[in-house]
Amino acid sequence: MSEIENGHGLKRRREAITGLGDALRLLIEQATATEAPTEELLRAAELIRRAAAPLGERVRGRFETAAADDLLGGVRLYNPVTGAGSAFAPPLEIHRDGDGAVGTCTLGRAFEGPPSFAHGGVSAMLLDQMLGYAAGAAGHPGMTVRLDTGYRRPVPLYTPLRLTARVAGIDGRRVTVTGTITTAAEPGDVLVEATGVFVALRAEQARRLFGPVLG
Ligand SMILES: CCCCC/C=C\C/C=C\C/C=C\C/C=C\CCCC(=O)SCCNC(=O)CCNC(=O)[C@H](O)C(C)(C)COP(=O)(O)OP(=O)(O)OC[C@H]1O[C@@H](n2cnc3c(N)ncnc32)[C@H](O)[C@@H]1OP(=O)(O)O
Repeated sequence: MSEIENGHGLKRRREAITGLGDALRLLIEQATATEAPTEELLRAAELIRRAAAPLGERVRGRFETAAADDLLGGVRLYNPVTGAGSAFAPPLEIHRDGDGAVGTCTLGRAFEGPPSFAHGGVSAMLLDQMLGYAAGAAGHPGMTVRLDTGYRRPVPLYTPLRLTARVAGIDGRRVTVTGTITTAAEPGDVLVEATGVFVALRAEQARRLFGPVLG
């Protein structure tokens, strides 16, 4: 895409993608929490359809990476967990922390399962991302082949959360990673814990699965 060939264009596009993501997340939060009059819902649906139309005029195919992404550099703006451009992502922010990783996010209404608490599948999604990141950061990137989650306490909405992950063991191509979700305010009180197994791909597997994307 010619408009982002120089570094300035790329920076501007990433900022624009983040701005659109922020707007979409606001929309999802308001649309999920709203008790506005029915007429307002009908009007909003029409407006949103109109806003979406020009975005659909130029789209990428299934095996095409977003122009603003850097797949091998780890920039995935539309990742459904961490992507600043994803309407669906909280987004979860992850950083390295010693030999592990720490993440932060706050979940809004759209992630509700039991009333006022997060859906269990959302907790598993956050932890999968955390554990996968920690495996990669430790130099052992792989795909999840197993994820066990233990739900000790419900995860509250609208509450800053703290997530952790750390490699627990390496056995050939298999890496075992453990992680937790707590609130930021009470990091000693584990709400959800997880153990995941990640498998490093053999070259032939990577080619088979990602060949069409990597070209
Ligand atoms: C360019 C992209 C490259 C992709 C690399 C990935 C990560 C990128 C790096 C950094 C990441 C940074 C952040 C990542 C954040 C989040 C990560 C989210 C990850 C996901 O969200 S990813 C989606 C869900 N994930 C899948 O979609 C996997 C589906 N799966 C398969 O595609 C196959 O499963 C495959 C090809 C993985 C393995 O192929 P296969 O199954 O034929 O296994 P294979 O023969 O290769 O053996 C391997 C050894 O793993 C053992 N093993 C197998 N299954 C097991 C299980 N369930 N439990 C315990 N051990 C198991 C075997 O027993 C054997 O162990 P052993 O060698 O000791 O016998």
